[in-house]
Amino acid sequence: MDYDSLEHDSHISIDNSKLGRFLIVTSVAAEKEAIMKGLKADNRFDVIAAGVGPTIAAANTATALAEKNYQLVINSGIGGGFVGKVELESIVLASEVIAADLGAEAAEGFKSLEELNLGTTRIATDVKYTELVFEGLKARKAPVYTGPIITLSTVTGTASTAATLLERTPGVLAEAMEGYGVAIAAKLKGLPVIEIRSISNAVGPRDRGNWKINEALKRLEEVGSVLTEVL
Ligand SMILES: O=C(O)c1cccc(C(=O)CC[C@H]2O[C@@H](n3cnc4c(=O)[nH]cnc43)[C@H](O)[C@@H]2O)c1
Repeated sequence: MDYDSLEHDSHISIDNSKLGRFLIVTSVAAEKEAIMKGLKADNRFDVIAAGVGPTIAAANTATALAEKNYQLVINSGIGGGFVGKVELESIVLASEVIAADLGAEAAEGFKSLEELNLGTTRIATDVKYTELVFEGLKARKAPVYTGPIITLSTVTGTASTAATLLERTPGVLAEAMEGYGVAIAAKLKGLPVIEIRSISNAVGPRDRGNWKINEALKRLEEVGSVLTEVL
């Protein structure tokens, strides 16, 4: 794998001709349906439910990218928000996608792939597309933030893991389970990528009963509407 090529942001310019195709990758059917509702049958978009976790997300994104030509890959779904950084039912756009658990444990602490000289855990998202979506959501008065989103294979379930992740990835706003996998597939194809998360729960002690899933899915519908407007 050419790790160096993953470290650079895309130089592909935005085509506003409305002729391009867009691939939206969610993890589960409920997320896919919410976004499709907002897209209102705009046939420039393909939406897939690629499964939960970075591996299946990467594999299914790569398969979809091999079948058709796309100008942008969008990873979207619900996600956890870091307490004090973003609120439930807000939307977080990734400035950067970070595989926060990809590395090695050592006596002195976690070592990322970069520290091990084995590759990169960080993929820059496309700045222009992220700004377009940010402005579209702002115009609708939706609560929206831009900052790093981490990808994990395990949903955080304790305050101490949340604190560790905040220390490991300063500035992180949200966590989810697919962003890095989707971004790897996009970058290997030379395509720009963005990640959009609707915050359903706080990162920390597991409290599934208080997840705002329906509300976050409603926000995803709004994301779909904005995507069809701004792209
Ligand atoms: O139970 C339901 O009705 C339901 C509806 C829609 C989605 C779900 C999920 O459980 C989606 C799993 C998906 O969510 C992301 N996620 C959400 N919160 C977190 C989190 O705190 N940490 C990491 N990931 C989170 C994740 O990307 C999963 O793929 C259920």
